[in-house]
Amino acid sequence: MVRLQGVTKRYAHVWALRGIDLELRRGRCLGIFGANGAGKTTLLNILATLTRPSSGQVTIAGYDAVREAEKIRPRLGVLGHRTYLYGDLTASENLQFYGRLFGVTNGHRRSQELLHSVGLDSDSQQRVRTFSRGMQQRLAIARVLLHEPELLLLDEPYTGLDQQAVSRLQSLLDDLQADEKTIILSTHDLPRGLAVCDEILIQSRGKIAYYHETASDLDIAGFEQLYAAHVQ
Ligand SMILES: Nc1ncnc2c1ncn2[C@@H]1O[C@H](COP(=O)(O)OP(=O)(O)OP(=O)(O)O)[C@@H](O)[C@H]1O
Repeated sequence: MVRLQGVTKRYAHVWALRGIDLELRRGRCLGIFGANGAGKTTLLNILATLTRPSSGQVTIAGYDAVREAEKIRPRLGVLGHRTYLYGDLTASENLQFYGRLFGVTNGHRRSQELLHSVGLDSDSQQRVRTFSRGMQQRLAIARVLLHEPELLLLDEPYTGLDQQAVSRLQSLLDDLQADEKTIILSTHDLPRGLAVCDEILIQSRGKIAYYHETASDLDIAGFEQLYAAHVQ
């Protein structure tokens, strides 16, 4: 589903990515871990076709991420640091608006389902500007799932979520995997990331410092040791 070969990214004098090679099969969930500035967001932005690599090749669902970005974009669900929600619209109106934008048929029903999945049923008619950060994050998660994307790119999805919302996200991610969706998420939360991901990658200074294909082999203590050993 995703293949990166020799991917670099340079911002002026900063090398954010310094030669990333990676393959991820359809239906797998990859967790990207690493210190602040390791290049996680840059990598996710390149996969989201929002940033061009300086060199190397990125292929998603068989399409080149630079030359064929328009073929890739409808297949992606991208959760970034910003929520891209409209404060003057209600939660339900936000989802219906994005549903129309993404060409979702049955946008109303789909919005209701997702509001339920993220636990916002009773807040669906409230304007988003009255929402807490965690409620906005729940709604942003619902927004990226509206059009049933094949590849989910989630940058720090646990931001602001309370324990109940984390459990809901966990079960949404399980359902998506059962449905053969591919997921790549970055997080600083080692236990939550390890619990949900099939594969893990520790990024350090723009490189892959450690990669493990079967996260289920690891317990949290072992993973924390590996993380400490590979993060600079
Ligand atoms: N638009 C930009 N212009 C210049 N430098 C940038 C830009 N975006 C990122 N960088 C630099 O690239 C490097 C990687 O940043 P990136 O945001 O990808 O890291 P990250 O691992 O996501 O960090 P965090 O955990 O803090 O979110 C950092 O040194 C950062 O300063």
